[in-house]
Amino acid sequence: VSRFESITMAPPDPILGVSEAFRADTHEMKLNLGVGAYRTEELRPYVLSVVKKAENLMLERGEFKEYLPIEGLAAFNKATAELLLGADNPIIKQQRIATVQGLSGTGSLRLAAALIERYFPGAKVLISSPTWGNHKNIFNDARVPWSEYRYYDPKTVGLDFDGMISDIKAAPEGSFILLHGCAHNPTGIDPTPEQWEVIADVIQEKNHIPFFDVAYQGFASGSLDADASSVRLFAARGMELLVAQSYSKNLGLYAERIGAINVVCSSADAAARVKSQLKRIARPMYSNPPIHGARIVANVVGDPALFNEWKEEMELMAGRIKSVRQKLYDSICAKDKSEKDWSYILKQIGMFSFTGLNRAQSDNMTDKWHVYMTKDGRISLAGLSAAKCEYLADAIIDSFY
Ligand SMILES: Cc1ncc(COP(=O)(O)O)c(CN[C@](O)(C(=O)O)[C@@H](O)C(=O)O)c1O
Repeated sequence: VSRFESITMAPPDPILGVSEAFRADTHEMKLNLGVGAYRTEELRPYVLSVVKKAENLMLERGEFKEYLPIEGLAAFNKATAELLLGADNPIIKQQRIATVQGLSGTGSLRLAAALIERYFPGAKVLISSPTWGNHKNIFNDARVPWSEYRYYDPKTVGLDFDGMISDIKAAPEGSFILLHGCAHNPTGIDPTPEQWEVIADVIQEKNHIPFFDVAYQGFASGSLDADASSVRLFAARGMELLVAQSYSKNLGLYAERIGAINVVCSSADAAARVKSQLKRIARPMYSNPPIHGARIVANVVGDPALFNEWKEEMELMAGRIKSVRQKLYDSICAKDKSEKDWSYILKQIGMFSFTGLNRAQSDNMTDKWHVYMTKDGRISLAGLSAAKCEYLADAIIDSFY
């Protein structure tokens, strides 16, 4: 009998497992609206042209493949902090930000969780209800206790702002508050600028530590600056904060696993100490990060022509998602004879739409219509083409009633 007899079969991942089920389906109308991965109108994966240009540059240069330092590629770390805060942000000149290249957003969140576990014993992380499915796994595995703050209001299919504020207020002083910088996953519902001000007030009041997860900067609105405005608002108040970044969506570098963890501190000395301890955590975890994606980001951001072209491509991607969101809404309204108000689909921002479909209705979408989505009712609009909107509208209406 095997020595591994006691290891049971793990359940499929609620998000990545959907793609596995999609691949196994042979139905010709099948549609994968599960994982948050951008597809073109032809439903093909998309490698940005600036990425290809940067890679050709790198090939011509014939660069080495030596180990990076534990904290990653310096040119990348500089570029990623400047993209986040703005190149002229005084925090950067004052060297008050500790930036460590992480294994994309997931790996960066995990590094931060390990730092919290080690240096903030007993501190809790508050996560939104609902939130990205992997947040709970990351904090559980890092042995960081978490609890939820109210976020989604099923009655209005909108933000339960009062609930969110009162839960953040009620949390023990000095809790970490995990916030989605833009394009909240899975709801697509973001606080307004005014609401962000109030969220910052209550976090300051309670001496909490803001912890932003920024996985869609530039991808949600099409503007790098607009999508970073919540983080920059908190930083401008002089708050210390953590920010995990990812280039999976906005630069299409999914499998290159490129991201960063940033810790804005009140002094350069604190930032240096924080960075040194993040390195100490990373070394036994994976030693040092992959170089390819870091060089792509550094080359794209470092070259004005490539940087501008990247911004154009982000606007294109965000634009396609916005137009497919509108087309889906129009298709549903044209077909649905009830008075149901579907406008929440239009108000949502970013890659996802929270349809309001419950578990059983989401199952019907898959079992009967071969539309693959997460069981919380989320669909990734990035996987939808204009041509498929009619079909999807039929499936949603059939499943809703
Ligand atoms: C809020 C949030 N934070 C972090 C990540 C991590 O992304 P990465 O490790 O690739 O940088 C995602 C990606 N979430 C998904 O788009 C999704 O929700 O489908 C998908 O990539 C995933 O891994 O689940 C995310 O939505």
